[in-house]
Amino acid sequence: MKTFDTLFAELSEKAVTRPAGSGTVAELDTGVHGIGKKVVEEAAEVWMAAEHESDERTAEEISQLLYHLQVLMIARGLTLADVYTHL
Ligand SMILES: N=c1c2ncn([C@@H]3O[C@H](COP(=O)(O)OP(=O)(O)OP(=O)(O)O)[C@@H](O)[C@H]3O)c2ncn1[C@@H]1O[C@H](COP(=O)(O)O)[C@@H](O)[C@H]1O
Repeated sequence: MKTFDTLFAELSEKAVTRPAGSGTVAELDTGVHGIGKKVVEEAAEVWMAAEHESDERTAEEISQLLYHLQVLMIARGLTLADVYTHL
């Protein structure tokens, strides 16, 4: 099963190799402004799912929020350690 750390490694690699068809590369190209909007959108979807939808739908929305947060981290050049130091 993919974890937060293994996904981050995968996305970091894609940011460097920029494979064709990668949604991550396309999102990175929208910049911090575009990625930030996705983060806010996904956060709202997490909230709505948690209030009104199933556990499975809520978990799915949370996974998407985590994904977009990772893309934002990569766009800003932040590492996992940069974030973990604040946990
Ligand atoms: N975990 C994710 C992931 N979570 C969310 N998303 C993208 O984020 C979008 C979800 O946001 P939205 O809520 O806007 O999507 P939606 O509600 O379905 O509606 P749309 O906006 O897409 O129409 C989708 O378009 C997905 O492509 C993800 N895209 C990729 N990954 C993983 O990232 C890795 C690299 O992916 P690529 O860069 O595409 O190869 C792979 O392991 C993927 O599984």
